[in-house]
Amino acid sequence: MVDIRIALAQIDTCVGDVDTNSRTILEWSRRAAAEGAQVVAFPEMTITGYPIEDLALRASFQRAARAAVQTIADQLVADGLGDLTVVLGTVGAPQVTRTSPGTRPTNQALVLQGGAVTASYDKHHLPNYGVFDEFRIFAPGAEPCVLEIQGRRVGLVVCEDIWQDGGPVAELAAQEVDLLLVLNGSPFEEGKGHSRTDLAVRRARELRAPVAYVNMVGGQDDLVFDGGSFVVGEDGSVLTSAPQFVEHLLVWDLAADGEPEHRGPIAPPLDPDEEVYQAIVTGVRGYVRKNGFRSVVLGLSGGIDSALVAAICADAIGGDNVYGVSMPSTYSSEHSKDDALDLAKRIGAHYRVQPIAPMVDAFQGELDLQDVAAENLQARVRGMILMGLSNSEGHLVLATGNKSELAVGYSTIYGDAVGGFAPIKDVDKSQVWALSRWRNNVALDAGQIPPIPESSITKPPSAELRPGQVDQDSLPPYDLLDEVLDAYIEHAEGRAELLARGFDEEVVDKVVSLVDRAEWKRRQYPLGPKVTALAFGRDRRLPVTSRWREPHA
Ligand SMILES: Nc1ncnc2c1ncn2[C@@H]1O[C@H](COP(=O)(O)OP(=O)(O)OC[C@H]2O[C@@H]([n+]3cccc(C(=O)O)c3)[C@H](O)[C@@H]2O)[C@@H](O)[C@H]1O
Ligand SMILES: Nc1ncnc2c1ncn2[C@@H]1O[C@H](COP(=O)(O)OP(=O)(O)OP(=O)(O)O)[C@@H](O)[C@H]1O
Ligand SMILES: NC(=O)CC[C@H](N)C(=O)O
Repeated sequence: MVDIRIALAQIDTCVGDVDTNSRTILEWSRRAAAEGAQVVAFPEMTITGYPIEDLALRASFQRAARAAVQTIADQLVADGLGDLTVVLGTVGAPQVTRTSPGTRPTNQALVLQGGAVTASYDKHHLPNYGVFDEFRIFAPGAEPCVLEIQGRRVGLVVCEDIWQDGGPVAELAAQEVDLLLVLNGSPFEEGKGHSRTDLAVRRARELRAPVAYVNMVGGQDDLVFDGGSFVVGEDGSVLTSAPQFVEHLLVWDLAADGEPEHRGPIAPPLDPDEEVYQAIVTGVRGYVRKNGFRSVVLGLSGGIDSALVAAICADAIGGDNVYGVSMPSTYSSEHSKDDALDLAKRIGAHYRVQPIAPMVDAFQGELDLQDVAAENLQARVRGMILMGLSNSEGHLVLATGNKSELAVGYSTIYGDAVGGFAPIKDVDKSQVWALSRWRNNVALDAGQIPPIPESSITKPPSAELRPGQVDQDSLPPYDLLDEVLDAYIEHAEGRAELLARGFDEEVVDKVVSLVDRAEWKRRQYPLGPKVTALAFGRDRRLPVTSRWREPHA
């Protein structure tokens, strides 16, 4: 028996773009063959993109995916790749079962060999927690799948199947496989790479065989897929791994029976700040490109949030595609305007100044708004300007709110909350500073000019909606606020537990009340990349109309 060369194709697909995804599969199959691979494996739902949500239920979509399978199989043979085993993911046929009246298809892995489908596997475990809703759209599979490739037995499963004990992996353990191949659509969250490898190690030990894990890469709405494909050996060590956030072909040889396992290159792990930063860059790039935009526009206030968003965008799509607008009011400080211009120069962004006072005055001449209403008017005039520029020049408008602000509703709805995408909505204010410092340090280490002006990092945060206003007039200091938010939101602790931790009662009551009252505002906030274990949106679903309040003991 000889080695079998396996290529894990960590590619970026686009939901619904069956034709382009099919071409990408063919292109990477050719690459794999050129590397001498006998098997190439693609991520979960490669033909359709992932996650497809209710597109799965459309008969026309199911037909298009089915037709693509045969087109790919035929083209592989036409290209002289009939001997290559291609393993990919797609949407399977609708199932008529007791719980499924025939509209729910399966989440399927297919094996193409010699111009035909020679095996198929339907995902057993359908994740239905966090961001996932797969029970709604898929019917579960029931049969395990073992491929015979050059006399070796390769078990095939899909993503969630390895996250659950029992099921197909347990069945395969009784069937003596030589390798487990796992096709994945595993969204990024900070530190998740370790959970994936730990899990794969457990499965490798159960099966007494290596596990090859191929994950997708790229942005899809609020999800970021980081790739990071890998192979772990029977002994639990990582044998080879791919870098995160880039397309990559990871080539590895399954050793002949009884021979020691082969090792390949290991991608160096990313620093935790770098991992989150790159995830957001990937999310922004994916959203911009896949939705047909070439450029973005945002208000540059001289503050840290808009500066970090602009720096991320310059890294994602190039500074020349970033349009910054300074929109000073009568309350804007000189340093805000200077810092905004400085930032734009550092990242090579387009920059213009559009004072808002004449427009605010025109409104006030008619309405004479007072207090918060007058403050919010300024943010709304800015929102109107950005949407106007988007309509006339075609840029995607970015909202710059961070997770701490979203949590407590500290933004003006239809004002600074306008936009199509919100890059840092899952990054709390403490991490906004950390990511900014990390990005500047990377530039300094490389002998480059740091993108973010130092004063934007060090100045006290201010909305500048009235003279001398700072965020801390209305909110606890951000380090304290972020701790309380983490306990109340991420860890779902109640009022009593927050007080038991030693937080001040007044702070707890204020924060809890602000968070509870802002659900409606969060529901209307633009999409943005999930980078934490619990992002607002699909991870945390609460009623908007709710009279539940944390009990006072
Ligand atoms: N449950 C509910 N369902 C639907 N709508 C609801 C609602 N509750 C209130 N509303 C509506 O919301 C309105 C109040 O919300 P909104 O107009 O946003 O205004 P509001 O939340 O009262 O004020 C905005 C706050 O954000 C601060 N801010 C603004 C801009 C930027 C920044 C920053 O630092 O980044 C901070 C500002 O200083 C102020 O404290 C109400 O007038 C009502 O129309
Ligand atoms: N003078 C301004 N010129 C341009 N845009 C502004 C201006 N003021 C506010 N904005 C926009 O509104 C967003 C909310 O800004 P604001 O200054 O009120 O709060 P912030 O949370 O401190 O944000 P930042 O740190 O970016 O200043 C900003 O990020 C920016 O996009
Ligand atoms: N696509 C899936 O089945 C993903 C679910 C899995 N728990 C993950 O996040 O990796």
